[in-house]
Amino acid sequence: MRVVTAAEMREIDRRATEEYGVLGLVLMENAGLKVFECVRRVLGGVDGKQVIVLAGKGNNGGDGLVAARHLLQHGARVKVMLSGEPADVTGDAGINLEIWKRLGQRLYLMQDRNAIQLLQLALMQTDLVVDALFGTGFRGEIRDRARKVIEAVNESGKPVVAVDIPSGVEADTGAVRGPAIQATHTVTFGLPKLGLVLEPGAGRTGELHVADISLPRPLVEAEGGRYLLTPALVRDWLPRREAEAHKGRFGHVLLVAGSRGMVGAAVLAARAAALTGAGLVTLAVPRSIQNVAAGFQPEIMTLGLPETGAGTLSRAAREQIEEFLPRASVLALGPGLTTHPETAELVRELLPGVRVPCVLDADGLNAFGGGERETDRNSAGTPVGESLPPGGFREKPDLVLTPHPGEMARLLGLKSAAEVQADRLGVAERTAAAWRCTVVLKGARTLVAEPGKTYINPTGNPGMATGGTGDVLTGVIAGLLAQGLEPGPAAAAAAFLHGRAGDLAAAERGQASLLAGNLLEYLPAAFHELGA
Ligand SMILES: NC(=O)C1=CN([C@@H]2O[C@H](COP(=O)(O)OP(=O)(O)OC[C@H]3O[C@@H](n4cnc5c(N)ncnc54)[C@H](O)[C@@H]3O)[C@@H](O)[C@H]2O)[C@H](O)CC1
Ligand SMILES: [K+]
Repeated sequence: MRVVTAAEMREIDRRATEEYGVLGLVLMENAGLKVFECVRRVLGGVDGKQVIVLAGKGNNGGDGLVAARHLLQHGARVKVMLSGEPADVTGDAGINLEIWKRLGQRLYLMQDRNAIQLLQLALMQTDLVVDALFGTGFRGEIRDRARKVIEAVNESGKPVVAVDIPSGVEADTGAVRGPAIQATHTVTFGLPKLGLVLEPGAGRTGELHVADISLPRPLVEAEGGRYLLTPALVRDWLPRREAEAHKGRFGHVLLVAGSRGMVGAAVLAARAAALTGAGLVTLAVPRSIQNVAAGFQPEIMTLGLPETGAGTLSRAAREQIEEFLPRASVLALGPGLTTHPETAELVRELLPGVRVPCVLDADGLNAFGGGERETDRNSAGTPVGESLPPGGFREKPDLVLTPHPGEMARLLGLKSAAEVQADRLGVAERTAAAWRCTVVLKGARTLVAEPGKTYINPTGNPGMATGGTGDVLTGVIAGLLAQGLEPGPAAAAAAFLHGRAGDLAAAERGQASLLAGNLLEYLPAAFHELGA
């Protein structure tokens, strides 16, 4: 499902009105009606129920006033509390305020002296709150009276239906810089806004409903930009197995990974690739751990390579890897390699010559982590990611990078992961565009950016923040690439399935005891849910 910024939504609105003649007042009426319908569903009917509608002075408040009118029409007792002066409510919202008044209904004003006490009393009796304070026009932080109002609503524990977006959440970033409504349901109009699917905004949204408000289909269904991953989208990408399929059809993953102290990383990634349906998997590791690595999964072939005194791959391993590569359809490079200088050198020497799709993870990425690149910052100190890609990345359209924020920061020469976290979407998109590769930026709401298109993954949970889960993801990506998926869809589908396996595992085991190995147990169920 496409996800938009506030500006993109405004443009859709503008074109709906100017090009198609769908009036703003009609859109607002539909929006308010959809909110009313959601409230009716949540309360199981509204007759005799008490509802508080918090209305801002913008169009979000206008939608709230329409909802208030429909609630009244169906027998609810409705209190509308307005933030700001009634005279400031203009345009379509002003028209709806006027209708509310002509219906003989009272208006409570947030700036009145005893407004907060009144609200607190009303909250005790109310069945539900409609939050129409701020919508896509909101930026920054909520202050003053509205701050107290939001705190009172959140403390009340009553169900809250947010109109378009919970107030206090920024539509473009999901940032929450001050108090913000904790909604139980959000009814958003036309298309979801980025702030509803990116953290921390996503956590404030509750159950998300996307309501049709008569925006013309060609405007809503336009291609490009950002997409929220859904089961339907991922299902369409997954390889189908025809009756006459043989193992050659599903590719051969060569995984170069592991070191004396990190056999598990290599094994987890290799098993994940096999469970994802790759026809063949060869795990190439330092010679001294080959036997141990081979013992975990009989279906996986192994290759023992020359190693350093520290038990990590040595530069001498290059020849054997290159000899093997013509048989491989995908190379996955990185899990458990360590940052040993000689092993890093091997990675840097190897990558430029690779002619198959490649997943670069963990220490494979760290091998390219450069020093500070000052040119990558704008005047505000924000990374802009317009650097040239590291040497080995050039001319590699089929390269998938899977950094967590720390690895991303090192790759870009930034000081800390926090700089990446402050603008996850921007960093992932600019890096993918500048380096012409696919970037999987891991973390809560993993982002998969390819040049011109980004996927946002809704699956997964904090239980997955544990060693080895990244290795599993690398294996799943490699397994899907081996079966012929394009890099963007392979990485996006992998992120979705990996997170889903984590959610299924957490549902049975809880989050604390979740181990990376459990993801392997639940991957089959995650695939199965999508008919694979
Ligand atoms: N197709 C649609 O999606 C439709 C959407 N509608 C609704 O309209 C709002 C957007 O309306 P807009 O008037 O542009 O903005 P808001 O209602 O969000 O009002 C913002 C209001 O608040 C002020 N403001 C901004 N930041 C702050 C702050 N930090 N502190 C205080 N005040 C702030 C700003 O200046 C504005 O005055 C959309 O969400 C939908 O709900 C249409 O009704 C139907 C079509
Ligand atoms: K709102």
